Amino acid sequence: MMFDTIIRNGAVVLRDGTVPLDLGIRDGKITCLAGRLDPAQAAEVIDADGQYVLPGMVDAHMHISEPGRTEWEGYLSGTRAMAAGGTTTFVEMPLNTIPATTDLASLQIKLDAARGQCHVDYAPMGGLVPWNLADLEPLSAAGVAAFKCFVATCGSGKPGDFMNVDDYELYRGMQVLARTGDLLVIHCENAALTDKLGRDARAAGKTRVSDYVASRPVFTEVEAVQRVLLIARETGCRVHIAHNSCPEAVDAIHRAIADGVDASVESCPHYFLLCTEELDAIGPRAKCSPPIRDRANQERMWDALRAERIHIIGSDHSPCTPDLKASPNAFDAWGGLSACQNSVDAMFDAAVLQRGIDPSLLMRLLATRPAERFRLGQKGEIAIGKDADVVLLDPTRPYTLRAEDLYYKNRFSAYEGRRIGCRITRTLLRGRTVFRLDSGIVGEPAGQLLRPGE
Ligand SMILES: NC(=O)NC(NC(N)=O)C(=O)[O-]
Ligand SMILES: [Zn+2]
Ligand SMILES: [Zn+2]
Repeated sequence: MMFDTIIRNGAVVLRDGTVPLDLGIRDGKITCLAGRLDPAQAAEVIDADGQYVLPGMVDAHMHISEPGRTEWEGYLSGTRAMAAGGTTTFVEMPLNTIPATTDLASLQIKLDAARGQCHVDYAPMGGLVPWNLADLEPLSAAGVAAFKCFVATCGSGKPGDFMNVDDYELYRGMQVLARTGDLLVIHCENAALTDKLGRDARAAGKTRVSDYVASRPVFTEVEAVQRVLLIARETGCRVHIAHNSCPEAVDAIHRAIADGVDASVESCPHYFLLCTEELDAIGPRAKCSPPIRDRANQERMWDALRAERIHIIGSDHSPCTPDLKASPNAFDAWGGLSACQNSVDAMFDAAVLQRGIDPSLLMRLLATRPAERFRLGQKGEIAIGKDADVVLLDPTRPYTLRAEDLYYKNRFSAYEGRRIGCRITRTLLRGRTVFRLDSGIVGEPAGQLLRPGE
């Protein structure tokens, strides 16, 4: 047999265009792309007639809170949700677990927890916190995909939990990472302003989700982005600005890039799919930071996406138990969306089906660019020699998202009740089917730990 699997008759979304092609897969790699392949040449033939054939999403922004807060999300449930949602690789944030991933010992704890439990491939990040300057080089040598820090306030204060850095700690950390060459992912919001504006709102009894949004105005995000970029320029550290919510922040990053800073722009599906005007109806499950902004902001974010001024779209799946989203006071609720299962279908619907955006452009943001930025060279693209991480999406199969469709440990989402105009019917990881719409998750967890740069 020439191939293990052939995927026939699909509309294959390549880096620069969508082409009717057959795909030949052997030993987990894409080995052939051709107009027509003879089905007799493969052990398994998958008919993708009428469907798009997409590269699996490379989700650069995922929180799995195992161990320590495993009741929020575990590797098994989280990676099932990703497989069902068309994500085949994730880069994992170093926080929400106890302990946070800030030294070699805590990295080992994460690797031990993940082993044998992941249905998709994974690459952990290390954290930069106020006390771990000496741990950055060992973590870099251990092969973490990147580092992450917060300049906004974060952490519970519990022993072992994550914590934000101040400007001095950021500067020192960036000096080290400039030497090692690692990428630093940064959550940018002005800590003093957002903390104290939030305190004022609470004191005034303004506790709806829209009040929470108003307590974190655009300029508090932009100020932090600009400050961080200034320190990046000073130190030469490569930076990736996480979850940009507004065009002003995107513009600030592009000005820094023009000025020679090695920086990249991330945003998330919820900034394109939701807006402040609907948040009080959805409630605290749509609370996140930076917050979801108004409809006019959202339209300008779509303009930035069309112009490819957004480089990467990551889910920022930051799940929790339902009780943490139950408080009527939005300030008390957990900040973060359960979202990783619907990055591909909801964005494909909104971008390609509703707005006529080129599917290749969308998949560059969801797959190709994150693979490149996080040095996952075998991922992120349908091309000869790449891993056969492939998603079949049916654009004629709308559905309404229900809680029972979700694979999260806690089955809720801000998108419940949303009509999504297309559906993922199959996901392959390195050539093997890991999800089928008609039968659910397929096979035992076969996800592998990725070593960036290899
Ligand atoms: N601790 C978190 O998971 N935080 C996350 N939460 C959001 N975005 O609301 C994040 O990435 O900042
Ligand atoms: Zn963040
Ligand atoms: Zn996050």
